[in-house]
Amino acid sequence: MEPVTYVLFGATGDLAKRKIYPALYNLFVDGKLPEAFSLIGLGRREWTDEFFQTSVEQSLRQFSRREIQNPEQMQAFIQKFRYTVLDIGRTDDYKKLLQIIEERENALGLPANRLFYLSVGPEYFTTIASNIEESGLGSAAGWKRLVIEKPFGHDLQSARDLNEHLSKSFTEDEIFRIDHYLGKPMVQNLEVLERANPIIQALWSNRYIANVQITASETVGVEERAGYYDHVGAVRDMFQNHMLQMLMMLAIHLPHNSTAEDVRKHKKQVMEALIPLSQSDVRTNVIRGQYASGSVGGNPVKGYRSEPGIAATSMNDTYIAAKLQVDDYFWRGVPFYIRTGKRLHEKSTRIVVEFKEALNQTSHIGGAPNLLLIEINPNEGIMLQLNTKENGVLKPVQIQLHENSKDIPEAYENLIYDALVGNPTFFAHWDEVELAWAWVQPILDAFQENQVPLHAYEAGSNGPAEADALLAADGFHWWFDSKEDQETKRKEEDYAYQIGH
Ligand SMILES: NC(=O)C1=CN([C@@H]2O[C@H](COP(=O)(O)OP(=O)(O)OC[C@H]3O[C@@H](n4cnc5c(N)ncnc54)[C@H](OP(=O)(O)O)[C@@H]3O)[C@@H](O)[C@H]2O)C=CC1
Ligand SMILES: O=C1O[C@H](COP(=O)(O)O)[C@@H](O)[C@H](O)[C@H]1O
Repeated sequence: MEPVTYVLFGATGDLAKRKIYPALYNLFVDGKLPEAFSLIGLGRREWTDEFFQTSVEQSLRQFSRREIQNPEQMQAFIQKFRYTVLDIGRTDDYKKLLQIIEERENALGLPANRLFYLSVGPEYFTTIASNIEESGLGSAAGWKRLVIEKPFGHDLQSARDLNEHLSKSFTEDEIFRIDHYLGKPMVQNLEVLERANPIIQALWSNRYIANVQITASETVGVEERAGYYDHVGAVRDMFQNHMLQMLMMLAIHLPHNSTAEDVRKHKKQVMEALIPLSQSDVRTNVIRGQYASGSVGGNPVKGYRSEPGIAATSMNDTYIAAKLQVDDYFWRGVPFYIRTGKRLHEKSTRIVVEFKEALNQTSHIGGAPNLLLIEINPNEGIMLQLNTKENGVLKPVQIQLHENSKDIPEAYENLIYDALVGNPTFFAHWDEVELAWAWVQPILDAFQENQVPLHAYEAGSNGPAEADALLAADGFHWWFDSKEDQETKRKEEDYAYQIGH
């Protein structure tokens, strides 16, 4: 791997501490950092190198998936870290930074390969990019890359403006837009699942699939992020990016030996095939919710409007469910139901593919539908539901096909590694981001104009009942809403589907 200087804006912040340092440490332990590696941390706080290194060490002890057992290894790692004060708006600070980077590059014999990682609020993205360009930080003999955190814009227009601005300093090939769901191993597995398994490949179309359900439910509420979350809601925080990325990853059909280019091209095609929603479609196909008080994991919790920093009149969405249609050769007529929300019954990110009943049946044989369940987070696994016969009765059995071990790289490890080696496959290309904003824009407008009812749902529930009605209108229901439901469903199916019934 090529030597690199990792220039981290926001080195004193929460994301750096919880995700970036642990990811870098695990890459180091796994031998996946370049031998010649230097990190320059930036922030306004007046920290010394030693204080910075100690704070990095503390964050590893608190957040690394691996226990820190080898003090020498830890020392070797944090010796690569340096800190310098930089105020994002002060151009002089970038000149000072350039000098520090060049000194480090010379001292370590590093070529001028620089990765600029923006772990700061989105309001700073354009200023940083321009200052990198103007200070000469980006015009070195080596390569430069810009890794940028979400959110990428607030709506279609602001995302376009942001992209246009960034494009003045970085080419598309140099911009790595992080969507951490694309770093999750099971999301990375989605296209392989179809491409590497002829059985699934043969069934992966509207001929055999009745519907697809994508869920990302969370038990946490707004936490300490009122200032951010109350302006974005579930639609911008999760739906426009993570949920649509999972849809793309599931729906792409890739050629053999596909490249990063192919993945992005085919994801873009999925987005282009998404049927746009008119304002009246939004009213019928989108459910907006906000959590009321309730209980999560046996503990009473406040409603959203009583959370610190949230106005008692807030109309912000903490839940969204939608029905989408991909109008292409493979998926025409297959509804995709997508939902995400906070303060729900359980933490679970999963995809359920529900298969149709056998074709050419003259009579209904019964049995539960075949299901493929892909669990993404926090459990990782693949399960197939089939029917078998027990005592003359059809009974659904659930076969666990795959369960990942717990010692797997986290999303940020995968993504940071890919950024270091320059592999863009699991980063969001501008075309996808723009198409995703374009698709959600009518929803943003309808929410803004209050054209869609805001349904209160009890904290700890599965969301508003109207989201169940969205599927019921098509003759479906959400699968695996809770362990109890799953058990109940199984029992009901045992009784209901007698052979010849
Ligand atoms: N935290 C998380 O779990 C996640 C965060 N993100 C995104 O990552 C980014 C960072 O989030 P997070 O770490 O939580 O934010 P924090 O508020 O914890 O940290 C912000 C960082 O920005 C620096 N900063 C702020 N203003 C300036 C300035 N004028 N000049 C120089 N540095 C400045 C701060 O340094 P100092 O105070 O020293 O000036 C600090 O290091 C955001 O875009 C967020 O949306 C995305 C996914 C998850
Ligand atoms: O990006 C975000 O993701 C988290 C959920 O991520 P996960 O990996 O725990 O599923 C969400 O809580 C947060 O609001 C959002 O900004």
